[in-house]
Amino acid sequence: MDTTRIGLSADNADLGFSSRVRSWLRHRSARADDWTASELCALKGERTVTVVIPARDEERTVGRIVKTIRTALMEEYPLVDDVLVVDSRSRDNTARVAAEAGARVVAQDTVLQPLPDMHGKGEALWKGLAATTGDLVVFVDGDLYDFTAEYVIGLLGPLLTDPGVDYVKGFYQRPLVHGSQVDADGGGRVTELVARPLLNMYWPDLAGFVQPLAGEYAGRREVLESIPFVTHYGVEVAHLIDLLRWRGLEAFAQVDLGMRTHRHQSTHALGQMAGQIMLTIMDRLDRSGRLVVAEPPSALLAQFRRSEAADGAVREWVVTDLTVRERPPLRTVRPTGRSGPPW
Ligand SMILES: O=c1ccn([C@@H]2O[C@H](COP(=O)(O)OP(=O)(O)O)[C@@H](O)[C@H]2O)c(=O)[nH]1
Ligand SMILES: O=C(O)[C@@H](COP(=O)(O)O)O[C@H]1O[C@H](CO)[C@@H](O)[C@H](O)[C@H]1O
Repeated sequence: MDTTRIGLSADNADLGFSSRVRSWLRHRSARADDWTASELCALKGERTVTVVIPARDEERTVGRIVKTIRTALMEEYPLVDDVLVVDSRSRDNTARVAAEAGARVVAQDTVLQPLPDMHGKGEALWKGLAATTGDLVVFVDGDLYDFTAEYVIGLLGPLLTDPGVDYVKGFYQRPLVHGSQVDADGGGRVTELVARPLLNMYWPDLAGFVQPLAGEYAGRREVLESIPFVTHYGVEVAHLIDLLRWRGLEAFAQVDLGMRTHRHQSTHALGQMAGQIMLTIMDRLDRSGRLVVAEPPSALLAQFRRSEAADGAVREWVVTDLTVRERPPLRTVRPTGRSGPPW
């Protein structure tokens, strides 16, 4: 695995992060162009690959993502065996657009009935895992504007070449695009303002992840079916924390996928995402006895939505229940005989 260009600035190099993290950053960081589809097809052998795309109201982008996967990674090179779009209660034509592009499509709430419905992105991913069979599973968001086949190639590279790697996170430059204005590295706002500071405080071993909340990642099925999936937007941060505890830092790798632009949510919406991530982190701290929560934090988030009225600004008090729940490891719902975490 060639190391990607990540250097430690000399003046900070010994500011406390363990040599384990610095070493991991060097030998477990790669670039998508370290591999080609042709090379990975040769290495794949009998293993099968599934791509799962969670999609809620993504009719404008999901079709191109699916077509790119089908053309480059199923027809030109048989690297991917199955691409599934999980229609997550879309109110637009996501399901039709995805099917016309050549994806299998399932409605989130039809998978694993009669289990009671849960909600959000984490639920869509868990249901996507349940509705597929690939030995290696790649998750790709459905709202990407510049998705390329190299995203999938890069994420599969470590899994097909290093048996010690169980889970691979993508990273990228993340511009924040607002109309014609582009902040070259302004994206990943919840990552930079919430997730990274809290992960550095409590799980410094995860400090080497360039994009801990990246929506593009891949893993071995037997591992993914052995960990919980937190609902809504807690899913990614919980995966990192749970897998660090179970498999250790060496089970992770990260791959530079280049650039990622996507549909940005409003600050209001990201406030709710941030709350769900904080609730997830506090839950994990509480579970590991590192933060004794005398009283559970409230899951209610009060926000203010301002609007202009004839007689001046009106602020609407908007309260959202951020409660995140959790799907258990899939193998406990659908036994596979595989062993899982000792906890
Ligand atoms: O209830 C949900 C919320 C989100 N998503 C999908 O999960 C991906 C990431 O969500 P989003 O774009 O809202 O998060 P962001 O990238 O803005 O953090 C997208 O493909 C969404 O369509 C989903 O399937 N169900
Ligand atoms: O990284 C982030 O801060 C958020 C928001 O990104 P932007 O500020 O809209 O670029 O996006 C990520 O977080 C979500 C929660 O983990 C993931 O589900 C998304 O896939 C990822 O895009």
